[in-house]
Amino acid sequence: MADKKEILHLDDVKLLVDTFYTRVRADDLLGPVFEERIKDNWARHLDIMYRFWQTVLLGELTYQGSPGQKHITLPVDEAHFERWLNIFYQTLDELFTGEKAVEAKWRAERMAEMFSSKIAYFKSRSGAIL
Ligand code: HEM
Repeated sequence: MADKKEILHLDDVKLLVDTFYTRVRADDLLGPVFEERIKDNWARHLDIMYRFWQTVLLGELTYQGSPGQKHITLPVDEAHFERWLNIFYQTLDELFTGEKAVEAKWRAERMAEMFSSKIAYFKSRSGAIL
């Protein structure tokens, strides 16, 4: 794409988040997991995600939360995280270029690792098949 841009403003973050979650919702593996948890609260979820990435990438501190807690009971494994990262990377590569796009990938990967190990620990402790 000729007109890739840098992630510099809230509108750029919104484009990233909107495009990413449109794809996630259409994905055979991830779509059902999100629909089950978010139900008809998508506007709220997207707003939270705008704030999260605005805070991380633009340094504008509009997000407060404990994302680890929200993921610990999700019925997901390595395959889900791999798919999530693939779609996220693809979206970034198609739309954006520059330092913040690289940082977004780095940050998502670190968080995926963290959630993944928390979930594995939670499963091993509870003995439950989630
Ligand atoms: C298997 C992959 C993933 C799935 C299925 C997933 C699913 C979800 C769902 C369903 C929610 C809404 C939770 C709720 O409101 O109860 C959520 C929130 C969130 N997710 Fe994920 N997620 C995944 C990976 C990631 C990754 C890699 C990141 C790192 C950027 C991330 C960041 C967040 C954040 C910041 C929230 C908002 C938490 C809050 O409400 O404060 N997620 N996710």
